[in-house]
Amino acid sequence: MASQINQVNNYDALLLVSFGGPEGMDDVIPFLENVLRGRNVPRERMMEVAHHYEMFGGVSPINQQMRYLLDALKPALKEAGIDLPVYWGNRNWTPYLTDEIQQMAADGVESALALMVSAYSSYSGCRQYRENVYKACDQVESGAAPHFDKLRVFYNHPLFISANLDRLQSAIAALPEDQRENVRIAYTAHSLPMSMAQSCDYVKQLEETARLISEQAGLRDDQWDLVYQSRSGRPQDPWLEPDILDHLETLKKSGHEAVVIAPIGFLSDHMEVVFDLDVEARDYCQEHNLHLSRAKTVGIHPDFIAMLVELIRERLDPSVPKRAIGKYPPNHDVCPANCCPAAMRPASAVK
Ligand SMILES: CC1=C(CCC(=O)O)c2cc3nc(cc4[nH]c(cc5[nH]c(cc1n2)c(C)c5CCC(=O)O)c(CCC(=O)O)c4C)C(CCC(=O)O)=C3C
Ligand SMILES: [Fe+2]
Repeated sequence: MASQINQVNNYDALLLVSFGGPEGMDDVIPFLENVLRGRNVPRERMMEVAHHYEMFGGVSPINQQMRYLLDALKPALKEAGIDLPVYWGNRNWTPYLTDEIQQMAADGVESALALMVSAYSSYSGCRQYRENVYKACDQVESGAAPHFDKLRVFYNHPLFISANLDRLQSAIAALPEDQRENVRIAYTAHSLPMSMAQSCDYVKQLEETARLISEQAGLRDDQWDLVYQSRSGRPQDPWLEPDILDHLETLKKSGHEAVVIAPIGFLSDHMEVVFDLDVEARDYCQEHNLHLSRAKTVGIHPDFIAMLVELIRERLDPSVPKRAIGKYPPNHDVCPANCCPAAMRPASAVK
């Protein structure tokens, strides 16, 4: 029996908004061209990343991860008595947002919740997705696009922390027993250009997530670090540091023997996780005799699915408490005008 829920605000559907990834060799270059259109990223970097995808037959894990997420979320919503059809659209690859929102309009959806599949506030994870949705709405043929309300970012939701904590504890348990006590934890997230990082709460939120997980895991303060991975852009532009590979070198040089890499900046396995961590970082650790255990991404951890249901429920029924733990309150439901701006560059930046 599904429990009854008090649906005060009326929504007709839920849309999951994701990045998209190639699913075969022929997809790789057109996908990368979609990602990089209008961006300041050299062609050499693009070809290097194309090679990462080619090492995996041109298949990114991300679309399959989204299918698993849909398969887990739909029955969980049903179980919670929430009767919303779920749609899924991507920024950069099929199923494209434009097609999915067209379909929603054709199905008569008037008002929908949108889950941008990202835990943190950044241009890539927040504003750019909102722009993608608005552009797709402008292209709806009938002109009758649905209205969308974005779900809040959830970096400090207790169930996001507990899902990550569980992943971390499993990774620590996978180390040889004598390596667990003094293991160092390297939490990783996608790097950003400094100009972008400075105008949003990305770093502050990541630090808080890492702190909360560490606190619940009973780690000492000197046992964990937040570091970055997957730097893109032009070599001369400053990006968030340190990079995970430099950090591993620092750990090695200071005599550490074991490290857990916990990619808390990624909600599921992406190419950045399977290449930059499971190939590059793993190679480094093997060559330098460092024990490495890579924590799983949250993926479809039951606490994560329960959190998503809760985030939806709190928007349907304003009497449901909006949960958050730690130093900061639950994040805003409605993004203010200055939320997560694109990187600002001087008009004459031709250097
Ligand atoms: C913060 C952030 C997130 C996390 C957001 C969040 O979830 O909170 C994210 C997610 C993702 N990024 C992805 C892929 C790529 N990102 C690129 C390039 C870039 N990412 C950036 C930032 C981010 N990206 C930036 C500032 C650039 C430079 C160009 C630009 O300013 O936009 C490039 C170009 C090649 C290169 O890496 O240079 C690719 C291929 C995939 C799919 C992976 C797969 O296929 O599995 C996913 C989920
Ligand atoms: Fe935002």
